[in-house]
Amino acid sequence: MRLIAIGRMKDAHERALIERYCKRLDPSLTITELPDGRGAPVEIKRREASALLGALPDRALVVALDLGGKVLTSEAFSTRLSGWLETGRTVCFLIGGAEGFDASVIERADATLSLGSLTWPHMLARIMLVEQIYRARAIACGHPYHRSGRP
Ligand SMILES: C[S@@+](CC[C@H](N)C(=O)[O-])C[C@H]1O[C@@H](n2cnc3c(N)ncnc32)[C@H](O)[C@@H]1O
Repeated sequence: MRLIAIGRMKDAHERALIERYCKRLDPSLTITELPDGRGAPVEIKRREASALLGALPDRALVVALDLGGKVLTSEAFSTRLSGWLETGRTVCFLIGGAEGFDASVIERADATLSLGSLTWPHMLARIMLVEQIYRARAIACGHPYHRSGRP
């Protein structure tokens, strides 16, 4: 799996959180960071889209993290992720920059995913996505990390 994201995660505490989940993930997750685009908002989105789409490997199965994306429960996300992995294509999660995605990214995406209707800073969205990928794999493996019971 790959996570391709705009922006460099400089904060050591944020990086430690990502590492906490990544080191236990199977299959592994490779993170690629791309520079923030420059210029007016439209130009930033266009440049970032070009970099994001240009970083995709052949036959990538693209999942774009977007506010307008699909809202799933962790269990449903786990089922989806298992299905995506079974295709044999490289599952690539994309996270945008401060301006969000150019429409071309959403058009290329095989799926979109929302972390809810609140807007999160892209570094927090990255941490939450990695935790949800870890949780999804724990659910798929029957690992007790995820407790499905609700009060
Ligand atoms: C600060 S947000 C961009 C906000 C931008 N105004 C927009 O409407 O997309 C930066 C990135 O974090 C991710 N993100 C932030 N909140 C999200 C959410 N609730 N669901 C999914 N992705 C989110 C998206 O990839 C987004 O492109």
